[in-house]
Amino acid sequence: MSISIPLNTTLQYSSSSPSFHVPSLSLFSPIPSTAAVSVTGTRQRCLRIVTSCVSNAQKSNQNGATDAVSVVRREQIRLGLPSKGRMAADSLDLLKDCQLFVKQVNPRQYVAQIPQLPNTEVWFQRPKDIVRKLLSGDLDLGIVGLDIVSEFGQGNEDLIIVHEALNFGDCHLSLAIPNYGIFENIKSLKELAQMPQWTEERPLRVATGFTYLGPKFMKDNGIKHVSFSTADGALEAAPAMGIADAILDLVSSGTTLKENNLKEIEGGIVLESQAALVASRRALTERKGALETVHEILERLEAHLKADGQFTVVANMRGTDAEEVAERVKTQSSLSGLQGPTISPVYCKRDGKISIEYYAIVICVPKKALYESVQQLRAVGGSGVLVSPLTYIFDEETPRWSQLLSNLGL
Ligand SMILES: Nc1ncnc2c1ncn2[C@@H]1O[C@H](COP(=O)(O)OP(=O)(O)OP(=O)(O)O)[C@@H](O)[C@H]1O
Ligand SMILES: O=P(O)(O)OC[C@H]1O[C@H](OP(=O)(O)OP(=O)(O)O)[C@H](O)[C@@H]1O
Ligand SMILES: [Mg+2]
Repeated sequence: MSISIPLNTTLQYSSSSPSFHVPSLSLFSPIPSTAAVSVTGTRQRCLRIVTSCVSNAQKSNQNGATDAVSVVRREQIRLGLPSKGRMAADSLDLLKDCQLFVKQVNPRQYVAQIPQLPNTEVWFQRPKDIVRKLLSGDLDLGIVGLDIVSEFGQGNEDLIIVHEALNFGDCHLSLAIPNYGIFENIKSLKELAQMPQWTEERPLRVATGFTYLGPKFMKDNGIKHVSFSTADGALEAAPAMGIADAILDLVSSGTTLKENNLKEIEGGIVLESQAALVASRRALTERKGALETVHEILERLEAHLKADGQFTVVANMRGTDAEEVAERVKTQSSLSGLQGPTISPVYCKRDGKISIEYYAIVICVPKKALYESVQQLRAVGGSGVLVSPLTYIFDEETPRWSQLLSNLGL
């Protein structure tokens, strides 16, 4: 690895912990170096530091990910966010909805801060590089699609899915074949596998960008005579170009398949994907502050995502007492709320005296069930129904937090 830093920069090198520190430059601080470090001299206005960054302890795997053995010492927790593409804006929007505001000075600057999390810095990276850097220890947390975690994480146990459903980037990885010619009547993976055409000399040719998951899926499904080719994009063209018989690619709306006369088949889905919060197990167990940070991010995410699908509904109901109103409300299946309805007296002033004739009922209802709930409220005498969006639901305990702790053996 080679980096350039301004002259007169104070460097601290710790030989006990394999790290270089540039205190004045948070951008480069610290520089991971697990092997030899040499300062090769001055050139123009820069010092050039060369480190051979892959030591024996860090072996590259096929995808360039490295298996680091210990965490590099640094002060900040690092969160990787997609630098561009489909997931970039949605990741920032989600954090914003959780009151975590990423301050990026300009879109070409790849480091940013979140004032609400002062011990955390954001690094913008391509999704596949986020996974690679989680594995190499250069990032601690990241937001990426589950497809990328599976493809580039390759089942590495250091990767932990902290939240598997961030509610954006939905798609699935699927095998697709032409809907014409010899494939016209093929509807399932089983039928495809049983076609007499595929032999050792003439295997089923699959074009895919998923060079780890593709072969694994075929092997797991016992499909023997298969070969793979890869391309960076527009894979749907491969069958019509005569390059492949099938493709294995991401599908969301299905439009690209349809427009290229391709179809999905039963049993052909490799995985379902959406954006996820991913962490390095090593970072969570060994890096000071990482667990606390992930707890706070998780709490905010869960509170927001849980509330996102719900409305608060308030209505007035005539009744003799709160229990009687509760009995009536409980007869309706959509009106139970989170724990049960909150019912409180409405104090009216009548002829100079305070009286209670109405009770206010407050419930949370799933957005999908709103109209049904309003109808049920009316059926039991509800009136003046007010509906407002819910922003956060903080539970007593974040369910995924206890899962994470047990996953970490804590
Ligand atoms: N229709 C879709 N096609 C592809 N990816 C999708 C789709 N819908 C959601 N996604 C998600 O978005 C991610 C792709 O994002 P992006 O567009 O930035 O990647 P890319 O441009 O293919 O990446 P790169 O250029 O680094 O190869 C996928 O990994 C997946 O998780
Ligand atoms: O089901 P759909 O909504 O049509 O989306 C699926 C398509 O989108 C992605 O391609 P992308 O737009 O990233 O272009 P690329 O293949 O050239 O990278 C993916 O590789 C599919 O081709
Ligand atoms: Mg495509």
